[in-house]
Amino acid sequence: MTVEAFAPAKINLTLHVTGQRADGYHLLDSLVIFVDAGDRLRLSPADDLTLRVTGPRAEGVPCDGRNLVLKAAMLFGCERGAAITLDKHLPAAAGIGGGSSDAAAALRGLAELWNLPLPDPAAVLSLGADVPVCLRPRALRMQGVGETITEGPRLPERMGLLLVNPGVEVSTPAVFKALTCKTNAPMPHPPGWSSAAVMAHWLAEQRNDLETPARRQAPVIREVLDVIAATEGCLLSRMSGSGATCFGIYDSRDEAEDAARLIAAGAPQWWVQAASPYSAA
Ligand SMILES: C[C@@](CO)(OP(=O)(O)O)[C@H](O)COP(=O)(O)OP(=O)(O)OC[C@H]1O[C@@H](n2ccc(N)nc2=O)[C@H](O)[C@@H]1O
Ligand SMILES: Nc1ncnc2c1ncn2[C@@H]1O[C@H](COP(=O)(O)OP(=O)(O)O)[C@@H](O)[C@H]1O
Repeated sequence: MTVEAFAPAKINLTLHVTGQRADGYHLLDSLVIFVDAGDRLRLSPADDLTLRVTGPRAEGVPCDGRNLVLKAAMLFGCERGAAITLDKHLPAAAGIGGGSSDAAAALRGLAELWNLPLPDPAAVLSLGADVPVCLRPRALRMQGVGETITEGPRLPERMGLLLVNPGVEVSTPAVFKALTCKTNAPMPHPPGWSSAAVMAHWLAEQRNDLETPARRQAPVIREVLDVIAATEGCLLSRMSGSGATCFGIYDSRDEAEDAARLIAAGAPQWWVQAASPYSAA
């Protein structure tokens, strides 16, 4: 039996940094959604645990014990085997949780393959602050350092999303370290929205507190935000996570596709992807 697991890209629609723990980790308040673009895992029974990384974004991704997929597998104990193929489509170190979503997909896939329960929440969190939110991808509010997950709002039935990464890797620890204020206001309760325009209007009042320090590390982020904002029908452009990927919100997928074509033609070296929200069953 071969198990397939989808690892969707994560978008932090908002990312408020509200405090810092004694161990240095930051307290977050973030509205997280997932999209129908992502990495794909295939997991087959085998005597040994092996990982092969393939796909258009495989270059530079470790295929040894540093890969979060293998770290996830180790949480089940070291005595089990599986042949795992990770088909990489998402850019790494990009603020869209590629590695974290891969780890969560590996946990789901291996639990099914090995007929085992998922590891306990503390073990899942030890893989990375973003892994718990990726376990059952849908609209979620993420708080604490990433361990407190509550149901998110109802998303508009119709909307389009655009993801753009300029090919500059941004270091998450360095961005957090460069934050000047660590005690910012939390996010108000996200109410749920009937249209993409109403949602964009609400989001425009919120923040990504990591944008300013990320832009210092990668000034091209400003250009990416402006290029997205200038496309026809763009309701809002923002940065996701610690960057450098930025997203745009549109009324429809068609508008997002048109914007993607335009941006890709003008900046062929950038990663550009139109998408729709993704929700796990
Ligand atoms: C910033 C966020 C927002 O969703 O997304 P990305 O930019 O990674 O996509 C996440 O919190 C990232 O989660 P993740 O990438 O899993 O973080 P980890 O591996 O646990 O931590 C990487 C480093 O980021 C910093 N870190 C991370 C999470 C957090 N709540 N506070 C922190 O200070 C720490 O310096 C830590 O050493
Ligand atoms: N499966 C994986 N995919 C991508 N990067 C991985 C993976 N496993 C480990 N890494 C390492 O994690 C780092 C952060 O990658 P990623 O999780 O994609 O960042 P971000 O959460 O900022 O989007 C990369 O530089 C890479 O070396």
